[in-house]
Amino acid sequence: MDGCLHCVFTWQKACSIFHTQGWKHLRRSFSTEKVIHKDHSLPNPSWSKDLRLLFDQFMKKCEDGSWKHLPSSECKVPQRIHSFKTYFLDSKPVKEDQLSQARPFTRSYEVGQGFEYAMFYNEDEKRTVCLFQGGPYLEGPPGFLHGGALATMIDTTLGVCTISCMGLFMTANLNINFKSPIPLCSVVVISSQLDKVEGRKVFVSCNVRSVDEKTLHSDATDPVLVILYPYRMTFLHLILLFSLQR
Ligand SMILES: CCCCCCCC(=O)SCCNC(=O)CCNC(=O)[C@H](O)C(C)(C)COP(=O)(O)OP(=O)(O)OC[C@H]1O[C@@H](n2cnc3c(N)ncnc32)[C@H](O)[C@@H]1OP(=O)(O)O
Repeated sequence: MDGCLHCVFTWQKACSIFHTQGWKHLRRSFSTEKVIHKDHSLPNPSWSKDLRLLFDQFMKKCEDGSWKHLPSSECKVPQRIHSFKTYFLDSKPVKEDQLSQARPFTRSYEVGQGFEYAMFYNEDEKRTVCLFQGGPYLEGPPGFLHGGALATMIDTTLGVCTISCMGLFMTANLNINFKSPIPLCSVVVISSQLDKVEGRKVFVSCNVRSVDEKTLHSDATDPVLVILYPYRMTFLHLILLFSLQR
């Protein structure tokens, strides 16, 4: 449950609302908001054989508890954005109707056209693996994946690794070496791990390899992720959150 993205967002939201508005608002916000859950990280018809095979292999690794599959969730909760924005006082206000359209960037394409991926987390090793298939709308050079699309997935994988290990963060710095182009619609494995923590700074590294591991497509060696709220979700936090949602 630690890595469940919906829970992470819920926890982030809880922290933000609690700090800015107190318990009453926290309870009210959970009881009135409409939340739509849909797990986008499960196989769908657009997934290639490679992606399905890798997914099955990792699901098998989950059986002994060493790895966890991290479900995605489409969580249309404008409040979480509002509360997050309260920490960035100089940011411009966004209109309500625009906020209601908000969704995670990587989940904003039609099935199979953009970012198809599933993530797995190993708590003992502080590692996150993302199985990623970049769809036809992510073309950069003809026939190949756009570097920005790969950077997005690297940032997301590093982010999920950081959230799972440490808590809410903002990416402060991300250095990527693009070493070998990725054919469009092929599958790559993005592996990230937490290297060290210095105060509020978390250092996470990452590499992107082909399915057969022979080709190193990219690496990100020294990205820095600055944590804003050093919270970590525990079982007790989850119990508290679920009781508030009733
Ligand atoms: C699950 C979901 C996954 C999604 C992943 C999506 C991730 C994202 O896209 S995040 C969006 C992109 N990032 C941003 O917009 C961040 C914009 N930047 C900021 O808001 C701020 O600069 C922020 C929060 C990063 C740091 O500000 P602030 O909290 O004031 O920290 P600050 O005091 O300046 O620095 C703290 C430490 O970090 C270091 N630091 C700050 N910026 C950098 C940097 N770019 N490079 C290296 N070190 C840095 C500082 O030197 C300082 O180090 P030390 O403690 O040793 O003195």
